[in-house]
Amino acid sequence: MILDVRGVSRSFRAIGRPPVVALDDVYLRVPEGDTLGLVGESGSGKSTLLRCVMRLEKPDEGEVLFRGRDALPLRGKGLRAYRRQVQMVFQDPASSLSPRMTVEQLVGEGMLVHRLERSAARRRERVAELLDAVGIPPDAMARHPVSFSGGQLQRIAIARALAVEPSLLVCDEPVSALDVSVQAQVLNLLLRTQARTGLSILFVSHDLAVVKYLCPSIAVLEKGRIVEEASRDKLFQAPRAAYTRALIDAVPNPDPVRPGPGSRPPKPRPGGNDAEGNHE
Ligand SMILES: Nc1ncnc2c1ncn2[C@@H]1O[C@H](COP(=O)(O)OP(=O)(O)OP(=O)(O)O)[C@@H](O)[C@H]1O
Repeated sequence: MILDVRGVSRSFRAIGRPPVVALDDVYLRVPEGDTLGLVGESGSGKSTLLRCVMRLEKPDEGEVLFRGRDALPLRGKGLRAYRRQVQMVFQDPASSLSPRMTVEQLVGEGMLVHRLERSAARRRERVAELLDAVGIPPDAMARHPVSFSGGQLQRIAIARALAVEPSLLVCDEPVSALDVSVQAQVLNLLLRTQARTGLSILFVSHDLAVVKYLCPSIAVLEKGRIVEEASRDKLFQAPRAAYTRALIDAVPNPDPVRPGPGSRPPKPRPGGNDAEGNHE
């Protein structure tokens, strides 16, 4: 297991108010090279869980094991190594990428911070390779985020995360802010990257259609508790929890993003590539 969340609980307390239990004894496992989807409605605790995994929030109880070692007590060098190994992609790329930096700086920053590539020329080469891998032309390097579409920015954010060669990518609603026509392109990029690099992915979304497309295993979070965890096929064919059934019933039909488990990714629309500058 690359990630093994064990018994994580987190409550928020404010004076004069009853405590809010955001996470209640949560167990989750992401196998090496695999993808786990985590779904739940707004307020179910998804972001709190990711914040605990990313070490941005301290659970009241529980462990977050990364390759068998608890990441919560890590300090200094160990924490820096963890922060390189586990990268996050956020919902809104426009606010997660500094508008003042060029694409070259944004994608190359992690290599500098983690001292992976000291030569400026080699760093530039790597940035060009990473941009190529996510379908962004190399002449984008000198440009700033403002000159890109949402889908292109999310590709740049993914290139930035991949630049430090992480083992686990934690995705927090990475396509929710994108047009439906662009969502599949970003999801296909994640699938391709995983096939190429063996990356493990924890993918959080409130959108079951998106999770169904990407994730062979899915866990369902309701009010801070995991109410069901199953393979994609099992979850959609025979959901056990009433909450899962309600989420499935809420998925619009026909699904604009995903034809269904095991099916091929959607083909690009004729003439639809240029707007996002990709080659799917
Ligand atoms: N810093 C905080 N202080 C107080 N309550 C919080 C805090 N962070 C989260 N909560 C509460 O914890 C619960 C879970 O919130 P969380 O943001 O993790 O859910 P979510 O599933 O990610 O929702 P969304 O999709 O809307 O972001 C909610 O009731 C939220 O109001």
